[in-house]
Amino acid sequence: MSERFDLIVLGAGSGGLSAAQHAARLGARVALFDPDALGGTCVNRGCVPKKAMWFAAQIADMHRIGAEIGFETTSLRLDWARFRTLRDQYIAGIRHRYATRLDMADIRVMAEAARLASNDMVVTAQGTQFSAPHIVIATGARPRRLDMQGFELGMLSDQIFMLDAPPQHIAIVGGGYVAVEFACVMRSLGCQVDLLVRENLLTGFDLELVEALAVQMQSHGIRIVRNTQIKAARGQPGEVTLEATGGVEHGIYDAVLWAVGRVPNSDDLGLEQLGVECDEAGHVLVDAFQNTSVPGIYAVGDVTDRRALTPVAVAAGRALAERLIGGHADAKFDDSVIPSVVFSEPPLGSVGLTEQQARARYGDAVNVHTGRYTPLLWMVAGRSEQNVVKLLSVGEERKVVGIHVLGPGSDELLQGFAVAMQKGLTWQDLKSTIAIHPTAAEELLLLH
Ligand SMILES: Cc1cc2nc3c(=O)[nH]c(=O)nc-3n(C[C@H](O)[C@H](O)[C@H](O)COP(=O)(O)OP(=O)(O)OC[C@H]3O[C@@H](n4cnc5c(N)ncnc54)[C@H](O)[C@@H]3O)c2cc1C
Ligand SMILES: NC(=O)c1ccc[n+]([C@@H]2O[C@H](COP(=O)([O-])OP(=O)(O)OC[C@H]3O[C@@H](n4cnc5c(N)ncnc54)[C@H](O)[C@@H]3O)[C@@H](O)[C@H]2O)c1
Repeated sequence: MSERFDLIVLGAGSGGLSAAQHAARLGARVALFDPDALGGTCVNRGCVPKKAMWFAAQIADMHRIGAEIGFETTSLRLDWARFRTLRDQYIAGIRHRYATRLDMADIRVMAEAARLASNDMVVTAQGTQFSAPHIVIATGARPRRLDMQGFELGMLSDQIFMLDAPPQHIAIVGGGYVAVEFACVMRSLGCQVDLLVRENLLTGFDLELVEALAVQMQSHGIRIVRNTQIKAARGQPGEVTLEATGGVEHGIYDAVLWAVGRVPNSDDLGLEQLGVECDEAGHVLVDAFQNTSVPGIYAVGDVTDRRALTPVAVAAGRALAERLIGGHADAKFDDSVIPSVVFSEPPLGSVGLTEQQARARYGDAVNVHTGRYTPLLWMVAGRSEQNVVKLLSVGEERKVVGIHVLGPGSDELLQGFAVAMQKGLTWQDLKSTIAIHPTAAEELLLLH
């Protein structure tokens, strides 16, 4: 006999919590399984602890610029242990609030992993069965490991949050979001950083802005080595050398971070036996309504092949609950305008098409508006590094199809522009809006 629910959710991360909580709000009897901490990657080993570290890094950078503009400063040393305690207390508070809310919503939370036994039943490791007409896979992803000699001498992003002290000299292998964000944060916090990139930095972002960011990262002292394929790690913990193809060696490092992408948690769920289709990388394939190839089984978040961002997982979970429990048969989330920010130094924000994508899609109909600027504070300090803003519009009405911003404040200013783009923003709308001066945001309104 199995206990019966209206909806079963595997995974209590951003996507799973969203689906479970919204379904319960709509009156469903929900069971939520997760063997790990409530909140998943974002809360425990992703966005939240990373952003806390980014804020600490910003303070260190502001302290440096403070000295440049005339503040009398002494050296600013981060009490790493105290910072970590405060950060982790904050995260524990989030988990506690989730637990309270789930309890109040009468959601049955089970702190164990489950796998699918059929399209309406899951089973735990102890063999207990639970059934429901709808099962949502929201099991997320984990950092990729490489089958490489000495891989264990380095750490994954999950472990970087557990460091007892900042490294002196860290190698970061990879060129994506995680690699670039930690390279910048660690550098600002005083570490020597080598960023070892197999091919390109931040593939998928606008090339011009990525290059402008790379220039700034290098001028902050980050050593970026491109086109280097690491094939082995040698040495012992705290004293690691990396071997690249062509006989090149990097190091010695007291820490190595492997930031080489993520792997969906779709293995070990019993999907193959049920015929749930996955792509080669293991992402569960879903349609616009989060349906998998098997009726009654759905998937949301990083385990799917959609953008791996918390707000995307949340939107997918909510829309799915709205459809399955709320009775809105056409509920799905609009993924045409997805903004995102790389929390680098300075941050890089992007929404819509890059110049390269816009040209491929619209050819000569694309208008490219690019501006370079040096923030006022930097000018006062005598710095000359340049930031870039870029706007892409198409057709006679000049509908905006892409906005890209590099510079201080990009992380906060982009959201409002994303709302406008979602509502059909045109070039003329920007031209007829009064700017706020002096700000970074006005650079987008002053483009020619
Ligand atoms: C370092 C880092 C920084 C990031 N920063 C940002 C950021 O700034 N902004 C942003 O938007 N995104 C960021 N992301 C991405 C974001 O964290 C993810 O997109 C988001 O957490 C995905 O949510 P999810 O619910 O799909 O999966 P997860 O949050 O990973 O949750 C999946 C859950 O499923 C559980 N689970 C696994 N297997 C089972 C099973 N068999 N049964 C039951 N439960 C199971 C896991 O324990 C986990 O708790 C970051 C990611 C990383 C790694
Ligand atoms: N600020 C944010 O919103 C934020 C921050 C972190 C992560 N994320 C999300 O999480 C996802 C995962 O981030 P990520 O940085 O782990 O992955 P990613 O896919 O962004 O980057 C992976 C990098 O690893 C490299 N790589 C892959 N295999 C390699 C190998 N064998 N040797 C050397 N390099 C190799 C790739 O070329 C790429 O540069 C992102 O795509 C993003 O959606 C978002």
